[in-house]
This record gives sequence, C-alpha cells and structure tokens, in this order.
Amino acid sequence: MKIALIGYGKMGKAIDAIATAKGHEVILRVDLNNKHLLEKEHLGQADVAIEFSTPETAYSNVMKCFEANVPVVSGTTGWLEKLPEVNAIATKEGKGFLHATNFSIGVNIFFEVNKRLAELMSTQPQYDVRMEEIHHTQKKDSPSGTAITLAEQVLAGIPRKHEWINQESSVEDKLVIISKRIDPAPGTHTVTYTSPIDDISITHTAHSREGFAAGAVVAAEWLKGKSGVYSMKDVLNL
Ligand SMILES: NC(=O)C1=CN([C@@H]2O[C@H](COP(=O)(O)OP(=O)(O)OC[C@H]3O[C@@H](n4cnc5c(N)ncnc54)[C@H](OP(=O)(O)O)[C@@H]3O)[C@@H](O)[C@H]2O)C=CC1
Ligand SMILES: O=C(O)C1=N[C@H](C(=O)O)C[C@H](O)C1
Repeated sequence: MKIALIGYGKMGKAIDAIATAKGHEVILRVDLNNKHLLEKEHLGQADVAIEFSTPETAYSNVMKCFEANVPVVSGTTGWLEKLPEVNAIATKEGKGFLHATNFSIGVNIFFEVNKRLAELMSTQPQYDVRMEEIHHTQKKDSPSGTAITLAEQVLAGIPRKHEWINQESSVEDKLVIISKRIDPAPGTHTVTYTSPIDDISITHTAHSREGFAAGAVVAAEWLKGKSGVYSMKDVLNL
C-alpha cells in the first residue's frame, strides 16, 4: 500500500517505522517545509493518507486529501469543533475519512470499559467522578483528545454531570479534568469515582507511541479503497 504521511513529527516518524516494517511504501512525508506535496499531483499517488499534524493545520490537510480523492486517517487532536463539518463533507462527497482521538487498541478497549462503568455509576449518586491525563510537555492541546472522548462518555452515562471543565472546580455538575505535562509521558488517562466509603479508578498508561502508530497503520489498511466516515469501533469490531 502507498502511504502519504502528513505531519512528520513524533507520530509521523513512529508510523513510518511500523508501516515500512509491514512492507508498505511511504511515498510522501509532509511537514511544514514541503507543503506543496499536498497538491493533487503528488498526494493523488497515495492509496491512503495518515495525518498527524497540528490543531491549526489538520482541517486544511484533510481537505487536501479529499480534493485528491485519497482516503485519510487523521489522529490530530485539538480541532474537535471542525469534525462535524468534515464528517458532513466526507459523507456528502463520498470521501474516505476516519478520525480517532486515540488509535491504540488498549485505549479503544478502555473506552468501552469507561462507558460501562459510567452506566453502572449512573444510579450511584454517592460517587463523584473526576479525570486526570498526563502527557509530555510538547503537547499543544489540553485536555487531550482522549480525555475529551472519555469525558463525553462519562457525561453521556451520568446525568448528574453536565459538562467537563479543565481545572479544579467544586461545582457538582462539572466533570473536572486535570491535565499534567510531565516528560516523557506518552499518555496516561485515569477516571476516578470517589465515595465516602471507597474509590474506584481505571487507568490506561501508554508505555510508548508504538500503540498509537500501530493502530493508525491498521486503520489505514482497513480504510484503503473505502468512502464514508468511520471510527476505530468499525476497524476493531467493538
Ligand atoms: N490519535 C492518536 O492516537 C494520537 C494523536 N496524537 C496527536 O497527533 C498530533 C501530532 O502529534 P506529534 O507527532 O506528537 O506532534 P509533533 O509536533 O511531533 O509533529 C507535528 C508535525 O506536524 C507538522 N506540521 C506542521 N504544520 C503542518 C502542515 N501544515 N502540514 C503538514 N504537517 C505539518 C510539523 O512539521 P514541522 O516539524 O516542520 O513543524 C511536525 O512534523 C497531535 O495533535 C497529537 O495530539 C498523538 C499521538 C497519538
Ligand atoms: O499528543 C500526544 O502525544 C497524544 N495525543 C492524543 C490525545 O490528545 O489524546 C493521544 C495520546 O494520548 C497521545
């Protein structure tokens, strides 16, 4: 499979290593210095694009893939507000698009556990819930995209919480998410329920970027030749 890597930072390089080891051909490596490669004549040669760039550039990168008719897997976080528009364009124009805030298999299983735990806690008002995420200091967005996905799942399951807030708060209907930036943390997420009697915590700790990168390559293999909007639930059959 011919892959275009859009964004060639920490994730782009990790994906390059895994895709190459699996026998794929990385035909484009795009960063800030060679954005002309996003034109159709270059990008259009790829079977699939994998986009891990910046919150400011993800939208236009995905649009370039749509223009070149190349299905795109996007892992960039911090541009959540634009996703509904991108999903609508992909659906209307028959483009292939798969976005995930986290591509690791472990986190996608963790998402399912989180949903079930929230469901169980919906009828147990003695438990308050809060979250913590820890990442390296180069991370641009807070809270992490993964934390936002986890928070949305908690809010959907627990009617007594109405919105998340990315700072300490004692307002009862707010779901507190604390973000910590500590090197070299690749990504740790914890959801904790606390009652006067006990605590229950679930934590996912990434040991490296390998899980994110391997999941993105699996998603790209799966998306090749497809049109429409998909998620990791489709890829992993969850
Ligand atoms: N969904 C998931 O599983 C995961 C998502 N992420 C997310 O992926 C994104 C990237 O993370 P990471 O690799 O660590 O970040 P880095 O900062 O290491 O890399 C970002 C890359 O994007 C490049 N870039 C900047 N502008 C453009 C542009 N206009 N077009 C193409 N590339 C551009 C940068 O180029 P230059 O070096 O020239 O500035 C750099 O190579 C973040 O949003 C992060 O949160 C991270 C891990 C897992
Ligand atoms: O920027 C990162 O590094 C990560 N970003 C993603 C996020 O925002 O959730 C996924 C992972 O936690 C690593």
